Amino acid sequence: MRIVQAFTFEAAHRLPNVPASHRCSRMHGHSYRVELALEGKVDPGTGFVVDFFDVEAAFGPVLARLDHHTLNEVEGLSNPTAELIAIWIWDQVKPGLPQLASVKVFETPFCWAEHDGT
Ligand SMILES: Nc1nc2c(c(=O)[nH]1)N=C([C@H](O)[C@H](O)COP(=O)(O)OP(=O)(O)OP(=O)(O)O)CN2
Ligand SMILES: [Zn+2]
Repeated sequence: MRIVQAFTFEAAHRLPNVPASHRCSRMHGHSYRVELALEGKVDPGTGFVVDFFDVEAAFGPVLARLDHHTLNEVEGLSNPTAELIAIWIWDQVKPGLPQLASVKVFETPFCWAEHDGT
């Protein structure tokens, strides 16, 4: 069984490795959406794969490091592309939430990166 919990955060960033002519080389902001997918068996007692409250508790401190921050200033996110934010979130969350199966980071409703640890 796979369950998914979505979160949002607001942040600014610039992409330092694109040409100066690329509009994302300039500082700008996004309303990001993060989807955490967790996989496991449904516990017959609780009926949960993982309690959504436990997902919130595990991700909350990570979210706080991103929300209303300049992502380039977050340690490990000097080049904050959607792909590298997804990998960064995976690395932060997976140790405390072993059922984590994928992290999706949406920069817009139409553009996202998904990381499954591979
Ligand atoms: N593979 C990737 N490509 C791009 C990334 C990325 O993270 N991975 N990021 C960007 C920029 O962050 C850019 O800001 C993307 O958002 P936006 O400019 O809003 O893109 P839109 O096409 O939706 O903008 P409109 O103004 O709506 O046309 C670029 N590429
Ligand atoms: Zn951007």
